[in-house]
Amino acid sequence: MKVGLVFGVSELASPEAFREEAANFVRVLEQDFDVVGGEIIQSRSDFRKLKEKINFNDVDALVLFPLTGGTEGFLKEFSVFRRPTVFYGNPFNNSLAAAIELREYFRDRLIPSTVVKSSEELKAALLAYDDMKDVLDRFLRARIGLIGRVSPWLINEKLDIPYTHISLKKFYEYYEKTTAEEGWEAVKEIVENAEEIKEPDRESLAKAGRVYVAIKRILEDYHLKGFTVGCFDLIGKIGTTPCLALAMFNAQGIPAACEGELNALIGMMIIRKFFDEPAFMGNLADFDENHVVIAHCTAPLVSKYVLRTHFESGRGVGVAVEFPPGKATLFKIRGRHAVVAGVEVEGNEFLESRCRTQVRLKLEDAPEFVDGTLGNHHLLAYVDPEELSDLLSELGFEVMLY
Ligand SMILES: C[C@H](O)[C@@H](O)[C@@H](O)C(=O)CO
Repeated sequence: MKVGLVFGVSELASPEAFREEAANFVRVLEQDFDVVGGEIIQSRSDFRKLKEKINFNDVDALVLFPLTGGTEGFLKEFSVFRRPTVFYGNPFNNSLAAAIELREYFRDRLIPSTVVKSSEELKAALLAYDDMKDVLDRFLRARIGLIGRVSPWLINEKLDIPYTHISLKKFYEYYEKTTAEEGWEAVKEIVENAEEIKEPDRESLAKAGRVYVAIKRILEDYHLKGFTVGCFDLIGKIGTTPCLALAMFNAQGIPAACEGELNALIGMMIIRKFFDEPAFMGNLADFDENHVVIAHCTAPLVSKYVLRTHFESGRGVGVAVEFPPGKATLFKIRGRHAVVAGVEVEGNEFLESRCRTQVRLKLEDAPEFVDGTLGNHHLLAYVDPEELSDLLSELGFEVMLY
């Protein structure tokens, strides 16, 4: 197992005073692991120099040892590598205190991390990360993108994780290069297989297809494995929505979230990567004693569907998908917190005053769930709630299982 090791010493202290301790630590770690690094750093500029010298992207885990307090500001920079991280702390010179502060920073960025204070605990923590290597890599190394901006009503959307940003201007450049024929070709089969096409005409369907083609090219050019798009901003400019494109991508295995939401995208990525299933991202539209209804204008095309307009704007192409009955999981991720509930898909509703796909779920004590959940958008997937909750815990989320 390849381990990247770095020591931090405050600029107020002399690194010389710690050289011997650091060298001994390296020697002990080298007995069990292939160690790279081992340097003492004291500032952000030291971090930048070290980054040029050592590729921490290819280590299996990081060990960061703040030998003193006052080291958080530059050791936190190692979060950029998104490697499982063990913080070693001892009870002297505010070492442990700094380690605990650093762990919080990493966990907020969804990086599995832990604090240890003995070499036995360190070895055990590293071996545990090694055991989970495949699982963790699948989660930590995914390249995701945000097209446009996070929708302004997502007032709780704070998620400090790396993503590639594609401006709307860039998106429009791609869109302008597509043609109506290409757009139509892209959606032709989807149109043919629809139960009904309610409002959209051929021109509108071709336009929705052009959005699909433009995004597909963006995904290829930027090597993205999933994305979210600030969809409402498109309406004024090109008179359509990406609802149909997102429905198609999700059905094809590419996690695609709307409204620029990264939290939902992370959840969709997890469901796709670990269960090979799509997830439906919906608004909590209603609830009663034992039910909730979630609704949105895009949904993975998992079964029968009707093509409609997007509800709020009356433009573009939205989808009303009939979700098949069965056991499923309703969940929400917000930062490092997650709520998970086992539900039963009972059927669909068809109110005209709501987003087009409306799924009615049986959920025991629904008011309690609604009271305790973390905001509006939820994800629905046909997976086992306990399995999902165990996986989320393994990935470092704090899970509330209903
Ligand atoms: C509740 C939000 O403000 C919603 O309007 C949003 O999530 C949408 O679904 C918009 O289609």
